[in-house]
Amino acid sequence: MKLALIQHDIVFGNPEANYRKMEALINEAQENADVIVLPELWTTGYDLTRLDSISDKEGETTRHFIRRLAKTHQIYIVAGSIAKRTETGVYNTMLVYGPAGELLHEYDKAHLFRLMDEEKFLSQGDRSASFSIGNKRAAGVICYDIRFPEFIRTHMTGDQQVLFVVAEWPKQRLDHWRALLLSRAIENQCFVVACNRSGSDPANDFAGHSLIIGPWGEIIAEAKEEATILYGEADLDQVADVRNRIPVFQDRRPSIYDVQ
Ligand SMILES: NC(=O)CCC(=O)C(=O)O
Repeated sequence: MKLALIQHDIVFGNPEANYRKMEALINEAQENADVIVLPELWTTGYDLTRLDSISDKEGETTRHFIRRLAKTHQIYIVAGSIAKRTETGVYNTMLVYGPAGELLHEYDKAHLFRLMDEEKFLSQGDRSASFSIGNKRAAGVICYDIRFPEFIRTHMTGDQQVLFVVAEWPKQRLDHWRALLLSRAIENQCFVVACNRSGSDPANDFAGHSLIIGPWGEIIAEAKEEATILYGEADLDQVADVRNRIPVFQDRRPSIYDVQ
């Protein structure tokens, strides 16, 4: 799996500018990738007080935009997340498209992050985070979700080999970002492909440091703080080797775990 993670600086509250910018970046990234990953809330940023006017009604504009680019370039796009306005509220929603322009997955962020006021403006989702990329099983979660290992584990007990994470993770908790992602990779013996944003908004400076981590916990590629496209390859067959070496999934004893 040839990956390109678009770690860019989001224009605060300006979807038109972000679509323009993203189209150029996807056109560039697709030359060296078969899966492109975007960050969290990349059309609006965290301009939550203006979501009534700038969120994407049913995600339609973004669906057309990503579908067109996925089909044109015959690639998979894990399209970060967007603010999707529906009759039941605004959701922080991940969309994944395949090379025929088909929608493969839609996931609404399950855990809302109070430190950035998400619970005041967004509705929480309860969809599954699992999906397939070709014949490979994967899961995809959004930012704060990585602090919930029990949630991620429920998506890793099948044959999932890769966990995608899309984020707007602030700089002051960069050490948490790296530690949590490494832990999720090691404990689930899977690839972790994590795309963060760079730059600043009125409330936060963001960490960058997008990461591609292997199932043994090895760092395959890591960005610095600045805007960039991070490239790396994931040989998904390594997952089976690591799971044979330390058979964590066979040794689990769910009957004695009470995580309620
Ligand atoms: N956008 C987010 O969910 C940020 C999560 C975060 O910063 C954290 O520390 O958790």
